[in-house]
Formats: sequence, structure tokens, C-alpha cells
Amino acid sequence: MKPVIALTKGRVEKQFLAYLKERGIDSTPLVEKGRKLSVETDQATYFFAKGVDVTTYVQHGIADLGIVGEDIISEFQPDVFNLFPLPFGACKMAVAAEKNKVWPDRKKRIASKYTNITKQYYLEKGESVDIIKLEGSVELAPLLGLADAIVDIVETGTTLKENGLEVIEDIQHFTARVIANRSSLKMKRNILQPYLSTLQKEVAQS
Ligand SMILES: Nc1ncnc2c1ncn2[C@@H]1O[C@H](COP(=O)(O)OP(=O)(O)OP(=O)(O)O)[C@@H](O)[C@H]1O
Ligand SMILES: O=P(O)(O)OC[C@H]1O[C@H](OP(=O)(O)OP(=O)(O)O)[C@H](O)[C@@H]1O
Repeated sequence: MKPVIALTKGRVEKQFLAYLKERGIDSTPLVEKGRKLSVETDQATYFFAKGVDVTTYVQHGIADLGIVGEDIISEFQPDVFNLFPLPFGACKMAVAAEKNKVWPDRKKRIASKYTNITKQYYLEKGESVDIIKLEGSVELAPLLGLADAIVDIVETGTTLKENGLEVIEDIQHFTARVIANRSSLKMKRNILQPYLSTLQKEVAQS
């Protein structure tokens, strides 16, 4: 029996494969998967899903482990064991607005894909705001007058800069993380432990 791993498609997947390679784990079947959504290697069975779905599959025990951005864990608060951080996928959640923004004399409108993080952040600040949910290209909202500011992921800052926006406040720093199904961690410890040890293995940096 092998561990079943739910892996976030896209950015996280790419960086995770590079991370496996560094640790000498053969991930050829993952690299050559084409449009297949599930692949078996010598070490594990992997399937590929969107970040939030990764947490759902792990919570329900369909996957033993998941590789997912911490932003997703923070936003959706899944009932999973949050095991350890991985040294990639570093980014931060921040409030951003147009340079030299003149704030209107009314409740602020904040656009975000991460409405729970946004709600919690302004609740803790004691500020009442209107939150507008978007699904992507959130930087457009202040430019087009839909919102006064955004709460979004900033990595290099290029997207903000190229759209005349700047960070006003940092909310939280994130990386990719390994999560586990609560019962798998107890019941399948002997299967999961060798895999988890390999993931945590230090490798000499060249
Ligand atoms: N610059 C970045 N932008 C977005 N996410 C980043 C960035 N850097 C690291 N991440 C991490 O990568 C994860 C996946 O992001 P990715 O862009 O692949 O998919 P997505 O934005 O969730 O949605 P979609 O699949 O619709 O593009 C995020 O949840 C986050 O943890
Ligand atoms: O600081 P940067 O390095 O520029 O990265 C940040 C950008 O990357 C993400 O968008 P993504 O590419 O995932 O597209 P999306 O807006 O459709 O979510 C994020 O939402 C920012 O727009």
C-alpha cells in the first residue's frame, strides 16, 4: 500500500516536482502525465486538483496527504492536520491600493478572492468595510473603480507595480504546506512516515 497524495495543480505542482527531484525521488511519471489527473509512482499515488479541492479530498480521507498553499488553509480552515511548511510557494497576503490613493468619505470597498481572510482582518482591526468577491485579476478592481483597495497575494510585486498599485498593509506570510487526513495519520503511520521523512530530508545546497 502506498500513500495517496492530493497535489495542487499549477504553480505548487511545478515547485513540488522540483523539490522531489532535489531529494532524488523519481517523479518521471508525474512530469510525463499529460492530461491524466491521477498518476502512480514507486513511492505514492498522486492526483491533481485545485487548492481548495485538495483540502476537501484530504479532509474526507480520499487522500492521506495534501500539498497546498497556506493561503487556502487560512481562507477555508479545513479540518485537517497541518503538518509542516515546504520551502517554496512563498508569498504574502496584503492590502493594496492605487499609489497616493485618496480615500472616500464612506465605508471602504475591498475586492478579494479571499473573502474570509479579508473579513477576519478588518474585524480584528475594528473597521467596517464592504467586501466584494472576485475570482481573479483582482488588481483590476481599483483601476476600474469597483473597489478602493484589494486583498490579494503578492509574490514579486510585479503585478501591483505594473498596474500602478502598492502594498499598504501586510496581512500574513505563506508558503506551501503538507497537510494530512487526521485518521490516516494514526492508522497509516507506517506507510506515511517514510514518505514524510523523505519530504523533510535536508539536501546539500550546491
Ligand atoms: N504569485 C503567486 N500568485 C498566486 N499564488 C501563488 C503565488 N505564489 C505562490 N502562490 C501559491 O500558489 C497557490 C496556487 O496558485 P495558482 O496560481 O497555481 O492557482 P490559483 O491562483 O489558486 O488559481 P487558478 O488555478 O484559478 O489559477 C496559491 O494558493 C498560493 O499558495
Ligand atoms: O506579486 P506577483 O509576483 O506579481 O504575483 C501576484 C499575482 O499572482 C497571482 O495571480 P495569478 O497569476 O494566480 O492570477 P489570478 O489573478 O487570476 O489569480 C495573484 O493573485 C497576483 O495577481
